Amino acid sequence: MSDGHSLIELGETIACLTKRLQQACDDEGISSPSVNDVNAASRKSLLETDASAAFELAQALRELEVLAQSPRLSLGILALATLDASILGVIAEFQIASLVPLNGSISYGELSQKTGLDEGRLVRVIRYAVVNFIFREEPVGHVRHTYLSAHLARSPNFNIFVQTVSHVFSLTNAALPLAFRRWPNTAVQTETAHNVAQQTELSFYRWMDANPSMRDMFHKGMVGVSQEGQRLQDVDIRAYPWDKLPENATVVDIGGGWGHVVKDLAELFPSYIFIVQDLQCVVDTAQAMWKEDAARTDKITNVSFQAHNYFDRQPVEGADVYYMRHTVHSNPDKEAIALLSAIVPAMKPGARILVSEYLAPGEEDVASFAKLDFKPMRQMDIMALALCNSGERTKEEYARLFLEASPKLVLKNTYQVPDDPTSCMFEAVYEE
Ligand SMILES: C[S@@+](CC[C@H](N)C(=O)[O-])C[C@H]1O[C@@H](n2cnc3c(N)ncnc32)[C@H](O)[C@@H]1O
Repeated sequence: MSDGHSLIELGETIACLTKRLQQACDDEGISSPSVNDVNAASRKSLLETDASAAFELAQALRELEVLAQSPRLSLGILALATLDASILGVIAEFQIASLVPLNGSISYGELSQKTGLDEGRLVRVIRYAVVNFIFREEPVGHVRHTYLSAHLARSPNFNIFVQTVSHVFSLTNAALPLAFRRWPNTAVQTETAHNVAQQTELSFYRWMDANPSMRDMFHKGMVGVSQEGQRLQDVDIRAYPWDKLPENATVVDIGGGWGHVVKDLAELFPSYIFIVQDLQCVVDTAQAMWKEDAARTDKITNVSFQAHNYFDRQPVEGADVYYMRHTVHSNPDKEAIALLSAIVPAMKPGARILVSEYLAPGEEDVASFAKLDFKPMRQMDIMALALCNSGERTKEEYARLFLEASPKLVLKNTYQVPDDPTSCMFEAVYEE
């Protein structure tokens, strides 16, 4: 049993890690960041300079923050943390970050004119955000950027991700306690926090079918999160040895959304054939989006889209890879096994199912449970629970799912990159 760290131990750890990070910055000729340093947001971050020191430092600081505040204050702040998300949502909704000059300030009056939000409201929103180091007020009545707000200003995709969270997910996340009260023990996809929040009897994806504006926002958000958000598609591209596939390999991206991952892969591997499958309504929009991006997509000739419900038998026979990213985790075990089983009849011996998701640590890795770097994985796990009664899985749980879909489907490999230890590609091979 551990007693946790003492105040002094934490202080010393923090001092030591801070010096180590400063040294790493000095070695690379990067100047030390500060929260008001707008340009630091476009330089290499501490996380990119020395990931393990940066994570350990943030972890120790969090622990110290809990000790420095009383339980009443710490828990009180947590109980109202939905407001953090909601204020960030307002900032993204009204594109406030892009209206504040990167090297200067803007008055509340001008910002009010540009956003259409009344000045009183705006002042309160910004002053809330300032507590989280998003914007600063200097001089009084004038808004300037910080390290964090400058990132929002420079990253339109991140803004879209935040907007998606506030439009599609936040209500649902907040309804979790009520849903647990109503259905304390269920794996049914129509007995979720989403059903409580949206007052619907439709499962999440069926509800989106019926709400095109929510669906488009969701898919825009998938592109945003994959390109500049919490879990990057670049991780999948770097982690898996795509270049080892046969020269004319066929890769099917099942539940591939608007084809944003395949767009990158197709450019890297022009001799492969890529097929993006999704629900009809999603494929229709995806194709329209590809046309809008003609400057890039016109040069890509090895990608096609196909409407396909992944619970139906897989129509592409004999592909080399059946790839699914952020798709299996939206399904409780029964549905996950059904969707994997639907691929099996189309598979040739040696073909792979490649599942890309967060890797949930097993009980043998109890030390990781309180780690800050696992928080995005925990957030995604609880969001999948709130939306679909599903969640993230351990390696053993994926191995079992594959075997239940077919005894010939064996989890052979997992692929990861060192800078994102919570993301994983699970490769199951169809054996003869
Ligand atoms: C979380 S998104 C992931 C999109 C993309 N793979 C990515 O990583 O950004 C899940 C995808 O599964 C699709 N989907 C949901 N139910 C489906 C079904 N029954 N058949 C086919 N696709 C489905 C959704 O439309 C959505 O594009």
